[in-house]
Amino acid sequence: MTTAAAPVVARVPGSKSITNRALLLAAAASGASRLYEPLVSEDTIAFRTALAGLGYRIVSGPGDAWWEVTGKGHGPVGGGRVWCADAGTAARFLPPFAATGSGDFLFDGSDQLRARPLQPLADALTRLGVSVWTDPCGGLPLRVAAAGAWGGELFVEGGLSSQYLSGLLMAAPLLRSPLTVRFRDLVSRPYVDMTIALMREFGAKIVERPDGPVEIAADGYCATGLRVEPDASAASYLFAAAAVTGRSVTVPGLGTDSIQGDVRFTDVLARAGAHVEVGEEGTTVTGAPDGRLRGGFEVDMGDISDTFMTFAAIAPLADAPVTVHGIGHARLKESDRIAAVAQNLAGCGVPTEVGRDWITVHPAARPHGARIACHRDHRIAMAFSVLGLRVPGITLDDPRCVAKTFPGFRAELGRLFLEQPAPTRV
Ligand SMILES: O=C(O)C1=C[C@@H](OP(=O)(O)O)[C@@H](O)[C@H](O)C1
Ligand SMILES: C=C(OP(=O)(O)O)C(=O)O
Repeated sequence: MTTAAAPVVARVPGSKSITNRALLLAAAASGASRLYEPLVSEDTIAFRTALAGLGYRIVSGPGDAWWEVTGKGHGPVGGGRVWCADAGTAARFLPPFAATGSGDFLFDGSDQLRARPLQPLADALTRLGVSVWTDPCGGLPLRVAAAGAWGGELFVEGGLSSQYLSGLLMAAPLLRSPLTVRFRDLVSRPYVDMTIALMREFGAKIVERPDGPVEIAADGYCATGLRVEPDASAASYLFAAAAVTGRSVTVPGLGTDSIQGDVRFTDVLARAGAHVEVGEEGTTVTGAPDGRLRGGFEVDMGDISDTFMTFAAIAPLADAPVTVHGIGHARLKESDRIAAVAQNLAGCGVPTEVGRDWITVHPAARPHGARIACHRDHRIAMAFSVLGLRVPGITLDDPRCVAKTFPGFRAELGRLFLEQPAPTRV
């Protein structure tokens, strides 16, 4: 194994969460907005295609260097069918947006997305006076009969996902009167902070009360230009790879000003013994010599649960057990992520213990290769590919599922850490 030399510079694609929020906010604003360096992946193409189907004009610059959205200053008109594919953000952000327009909208998505809960969003829309029907299981398909909605006071349940609250907040400036939102048990809080930060970029007037409620004026949005940051969740795999190989990786554009909570994944790597430098221009992670990892601690990753698998997958390489908690909502994503991590670690000969919202990973003297069951979950595929840098014989049953958020993942991991492409062949 090589020791740390000059940092290599990683090419991390744009943030999914910023791209999809910015697409919606740009459609809701009056006039043309440009998004520079958007993420081009299955989730953002799904979101863009859905908005185009709702009547918003979106064009691409050369090589997708930018996307330009011509907003209408109001929600969609005329109804229609909206395909959300696998994208949770589409299923949770677009129905509240449609509710501010007019017409009958039917949202649907893949079987994987149909299995994910939507009831708290449907309940909140109903409380706003919107006519909503969900599948009896509480998910997609979901129908919204929109006729322009009024604001007022709204309570949102936040324990299963923060995306319901983000979707409702982004719709609020298009309501006919101001909205005050209260919420409780909110998971993934940094994503709501990102929502509010981006709404402000598009001119929304928002007051956050110290005791919790958020007040949003019904004053619409202004078009703007926005550079999309590199995706912090995608960067977690390359930072983890640096940690387990003793190398040094820099991600430019992901620095102290980032609006993504998942940048805090590097705090977890620092506790495990990696050296982390966060500056204005970017973040560099340098692994300890020989990729040694320190264990023997517990960490709450409830705010940054998309990165818990990145850490859990490399945790068997640590010198003592680690416990990750606060991650019950990660059972409701592309897969039951706690179960998927435990299953695949067991396949590699690594003992784990799991509870409703936690996992303990024990050190393994000699983890062995295995065929990883990805469950069509991009993050399971990427997390175990990092373990594959240290454990020979790790293969994936579905390497293509990374296209949901990081189509070039395998090439980038291979470029930075291997002479050959990463060990993700079937
Ligand atoms: O708002 C967002 O962009 C996201 C919120 C998080 O979901 P939850 O709020 O369901 O945890 C995260 O897991 C997802 O990848 C993106
Ligand atoms: C949970 C995820 O995606 P989403 O909820 O946006 O489908 C993810 O990207 O890890």
